Amino acid sequence: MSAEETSVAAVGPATAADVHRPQMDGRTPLLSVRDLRLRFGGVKAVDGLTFDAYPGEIISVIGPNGAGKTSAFNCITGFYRPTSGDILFDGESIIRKLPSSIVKLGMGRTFQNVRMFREMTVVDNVKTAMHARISQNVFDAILHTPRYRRVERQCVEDARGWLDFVGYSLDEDLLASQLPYGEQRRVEIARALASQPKMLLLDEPAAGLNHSEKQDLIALIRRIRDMGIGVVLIEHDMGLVMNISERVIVLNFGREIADGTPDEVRRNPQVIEAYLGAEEGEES
Ligand SMILES: Nc1ncnc2c1ncn2[C@@H]1O[C@H](COP(=O)(O)OP(=O)(O)OP(=O)(O)O)[C@@H](O)[C@H]1O
Repeated sequence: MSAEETSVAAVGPATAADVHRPQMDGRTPLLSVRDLRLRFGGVKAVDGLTFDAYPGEIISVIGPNGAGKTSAFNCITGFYRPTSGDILFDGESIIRKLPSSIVKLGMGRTFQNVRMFREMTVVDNVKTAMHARISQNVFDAILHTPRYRRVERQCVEDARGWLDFVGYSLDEDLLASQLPYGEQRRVEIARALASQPKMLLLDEPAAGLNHSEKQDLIALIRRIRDMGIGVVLIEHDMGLVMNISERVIVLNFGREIADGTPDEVRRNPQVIEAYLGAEEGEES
């Protein structure tokens, strides 16, 4: 059964009673994932995921390969429709919304494999995220009216601002396909930020980066958090995860086996077993 064929059922109670759930002193969560389930035929890709995420908080979602991390992200960002459960963003259920509508509500994301318009310039790639919000009148666009030119100038200026913010230092008129991998990653984050998200989901942002690029990424994620944006990242680099996260959620076979501070998660016997099990499996 494909994801599109799955249906939305009633919201069930939270599962995994042994999972530690931090409270944020009465603050309202920006994202609430409630007993989220996603099946692909017989495979339970996501099996009862429940968590809240807050503005200005960095959460990492970790777990062995195939644990359901990307499937969960795809449900949250509207690419997959969950089999059951609910996802509230800014108080509104988003499980039936299209990815483009979810972006407009303020959820930005990047992908495991960088997705850019390869034959467009860097600055134009970033501008595409703004056009989702700014609707230019078609006659203004055809006639290149002063209004159209003013809005376009503003978009270019804003795009440059975001490129500066992420530390992009090459020519902004290069084609995306001409960029080294690390710069593509930066530009992808600039584009996600240009949609003015309240929350940013990053799928393996450190994959393929060298040591110094990872240090830059850590600083950048902190700057994004400091702007009040909630950050949720999927990451396999444990050094980066433990360094940067306020909370870590651990998935195994679609189930949430831990939710706590990096220290709590590091000492959790179920987490240790899940990772040791994965390593043993890889060796055999
Ligand atoms: N489109 C799909 N069709 C069928 N099964 C899928 C699909 N996408 C994921 N799965 C299955 O769902 C499970 C969870 O996969 P998912 O990619 O979400 O895991 P992950 O934790 O993101 O893994 P990784 O760390 O390797 O990216 C796996 O068993 C996977 O084979």
